Amino acid sequence: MEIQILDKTFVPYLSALEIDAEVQRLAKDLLNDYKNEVPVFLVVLNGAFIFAADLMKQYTSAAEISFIKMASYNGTETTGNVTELLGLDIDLTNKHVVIVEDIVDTGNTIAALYNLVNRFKVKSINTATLFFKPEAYKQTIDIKYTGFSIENKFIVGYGLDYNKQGRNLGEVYQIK
Ligand SMILES: O=P(O)(O)OC[C@H]1O[C@H](OP(=O)(O)OP(=O)(O)O)[C@H](O)[C@@H]1O
Ligand code: HPA
Repeated sequence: MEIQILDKTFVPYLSALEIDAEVQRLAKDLLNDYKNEVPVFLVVLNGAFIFAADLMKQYTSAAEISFIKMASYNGTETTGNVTELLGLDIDLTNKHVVIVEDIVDTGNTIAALYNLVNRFKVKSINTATLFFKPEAYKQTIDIKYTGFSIENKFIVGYGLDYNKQGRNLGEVYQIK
């Protein structure tokens, strides 16, 4: 069923079951790749909060979890200007870092995050994102753990917002 958020209409895109299956797959890949390490999962607020919670519950091995808050979107448009609203509170030196994002779109946010993380001498840095928009992506950074590669249309739900609303939807909707 279509839903209305503020001035926009959205149509159902991915069910809670489809999302859950993809989160499970990502958790398995991460568990396999980091089995001999204690990675730091750096969760990018706000959008990644639901994905990160579900992913971390299924990452059943030793890990550190920290949060950072970045923002660049106004409505459905990127401002191109990524700002750090809540800074890093841990030392990442010698750590294996996994950035946890809800979506990689233009890649502006992920590029800013790599600059920030690379201020430390980290052992490795990778990204786990639930959604990736290949047609919108403008960076060269490899996104190793990608859930759904999706078309270049705005989505909401499961943490993702339209003008601050819609984050609490359990399914994902696409703009009509
Ligand atoms: O690849 P990009 O074009 O940079 O877009 C991706 C970023 O945009 C969203 O964050 P937003 O700035 O909307 O903040 P929010 O997470 O608080 O919603 C999303 O959570 C990503 O962090
Ligand atoms: O499609 C999107 N939806 C919500 N937030 C976003 N931030 C980047 N792309 C998106």
